[in-house]
Amino acid sequence: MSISDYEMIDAWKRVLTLSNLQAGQTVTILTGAASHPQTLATALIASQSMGAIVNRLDLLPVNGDKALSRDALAYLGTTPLTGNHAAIAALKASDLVLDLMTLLFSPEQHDILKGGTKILLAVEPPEILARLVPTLADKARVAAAAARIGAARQMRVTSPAGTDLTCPLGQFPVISEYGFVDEPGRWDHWPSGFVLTFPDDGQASGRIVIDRGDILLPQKRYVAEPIVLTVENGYAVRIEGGIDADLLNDYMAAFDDPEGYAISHIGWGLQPRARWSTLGLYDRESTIGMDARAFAGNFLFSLGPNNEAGGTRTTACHIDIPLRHCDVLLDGEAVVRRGVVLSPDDATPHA
Ligand SMILES: O=c1ccc(O)c[nH]1
Repeated sequence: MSISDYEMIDAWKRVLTLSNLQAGQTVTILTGAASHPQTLATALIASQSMGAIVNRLDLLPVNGDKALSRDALAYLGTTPLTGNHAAIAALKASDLVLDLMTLLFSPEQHDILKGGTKILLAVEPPEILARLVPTLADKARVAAAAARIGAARQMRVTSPAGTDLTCPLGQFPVISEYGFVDEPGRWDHWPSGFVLTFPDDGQASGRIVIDRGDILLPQKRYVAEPIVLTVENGYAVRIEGGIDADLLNDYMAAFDDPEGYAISHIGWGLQPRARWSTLGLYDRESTIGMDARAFAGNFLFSLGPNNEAGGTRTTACHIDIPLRHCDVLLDGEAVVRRGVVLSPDDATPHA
């Protein structure tokens, strides 16, 4: 369902207020060929109404001849900012960048953040943005989970479908995604509501079963036949199953990059207002599937790069895979049980 400009301006004002936008600060709205016109128009009005100096920076698309999908998260690494010193300078000079184009997993993004500029990614359709306007409660929930991961040395994930994955932790930071950028140098994604980290390089091991109904992104598919990943030394060394496994293998082979098979980020969904079933109600190209990444109780893992957390692995291939019905354990203590998020006092050691 569409959303009115009035409601979308109000949604932006709530997110910008949570992001501590102050009058007189510079906001640069970064757009590309696929930016949603209503998201842009309402961002311009909301930012200016809050007294910001508002710029718009429109960049030409890249990788169209290489990517197999139009999804902005499907082909990573180089972005329209790569080598674009004038654009980078403008963004570095801004207090807040509203990214309506997608810089995620780009080296340039880190370069811009380290100078204190804040970056908020917002590329879902306006009605999804408006439905999932973040709250302070979202931040509190994600921050508590992040603290749990930060104190842990191991994440283990099991499921009735046969997943049994062990990930030593400690080498990489925890990344909290709660939907607004309230501190200098922070990146976040509106909408979100999940927590993630990366296994120690080369250490993830075990088996992941992507079961019927689990989701592949950017494929935007609910898996119809289980896919079994054999994980050794941090890489999916075998991906086996039926037609869904064949399709995934064919897609990943197109990148011709062994680094694409590495286990990338791992974590779980904490957004009670996001739903597993939403993906099935949208055209594939009209959403990047943030409900799927954020719905409370998923175990979200991914394949591909770890440069987002300071790792050295960059690969264009990036697959996000939220699983249902998993147990997620930190140092043996459950934080999610059969796909239900436990509050700390519920957690009991795994049998
Ligand atoms: O917000 C996001 C989106 C995709 C991803 O892989 C991580 N975080």
